[in-house]
Amino acid sequence: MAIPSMTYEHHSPTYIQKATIMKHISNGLSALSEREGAAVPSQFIRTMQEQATFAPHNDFCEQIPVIDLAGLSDNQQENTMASIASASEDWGFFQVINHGISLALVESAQKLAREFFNLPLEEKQKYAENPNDLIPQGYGRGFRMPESTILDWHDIFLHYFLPLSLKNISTWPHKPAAYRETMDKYGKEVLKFTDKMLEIFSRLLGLQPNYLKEEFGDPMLNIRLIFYPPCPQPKLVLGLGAHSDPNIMSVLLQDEIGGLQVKKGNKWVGVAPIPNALVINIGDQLQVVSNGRFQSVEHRVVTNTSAARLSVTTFLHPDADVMLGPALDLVDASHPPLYPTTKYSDYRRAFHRKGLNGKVLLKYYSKMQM
Ligand SMILES: O=C(O)CCC(=O)C(=O)O
Ligand SMILES: [Fe+2]
Repeated sequence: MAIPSMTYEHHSPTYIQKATIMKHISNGLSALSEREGAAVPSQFIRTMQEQATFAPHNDFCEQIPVIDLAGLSDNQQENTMASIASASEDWGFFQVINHGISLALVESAQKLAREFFNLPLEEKQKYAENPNDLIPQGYGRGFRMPESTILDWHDIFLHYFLPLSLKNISTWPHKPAAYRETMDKYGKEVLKFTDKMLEIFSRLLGLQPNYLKEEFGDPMLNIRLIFYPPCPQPKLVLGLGAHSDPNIMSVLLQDEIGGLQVKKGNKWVGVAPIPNALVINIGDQLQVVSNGRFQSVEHRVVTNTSAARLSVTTFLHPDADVMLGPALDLVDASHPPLYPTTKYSDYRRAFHRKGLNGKVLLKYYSKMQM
């Protein structure tokens, strides 16, 4: 497959032209990654400053908590709750095992997602996203980025489970054949799981068990499959730029390759792959409602030369119209509100306008008047 020439660099592409260029590049990624010694197009190359922070994809940090949720239903309940609290406060990222979602279902969701990306390009393009959408659905680059953004080394498929008005199964892959039914089932199981987690988070914050679920309103739930082809120059490129997730919480499946890294203090540390574990990521809205007690942390993905990586992430968002701020019970004279009350759709729009560019939350709120 031909890689498009890079002469457009000297023009100033509009959003739409840029999106088209990005798509061309994206389409060529796999071919490019297979060419021995191929150079990465300049649009993907990170600053030297950022490159200096890169760590290999298979360097993992053993301290990132792994929590056995079986403890919630036996005599380990108190310890398990305490582990979830400290993981959410100190890390914002943790893995859970014995999470209650059938391992066969978790495995088939990942297998079918991978099979989709292995289809011929012509097949995948039947689902091409509309690059003019702020949050494009379907196959493509997944984010509409500001013009100056350095490109990420990935392909994306995004679709919605909830609200039902956004769930359009006819736009989901119909190949592989079991994709729609299996993913639908998986989405429903993740929703049950996040309900359980919201109750746990409410209790840990000393709130009524149903507080967070009610506060966040009717859930919006979507899924993003990200395929990272091997990259000829992993020391120059990121698979996914650093960001924190704008939503309530994300539930991530990663394969055995490695590459997901989390910022802990000033260091980037790798999340070790554990087969069929769920990686839980606290989003910005849990940080806001918990008035800063739970942390939404920056994360990114590094690439490697030899193996394609796949992640399947389900995002639990609040109702778009809901107004969110620190829970009143968590605010007093010695704990003033750290964030103003904001409509979720406004916040999410700001996130997508900004692109994957560090921790939007702090930058966004620091510009607002309390
Ligand atoms: O691919 C990964 O492991 C990370 C995905 C992620 O952070 C996201 O989709 O927001
Ligand atoms: Fe993320």
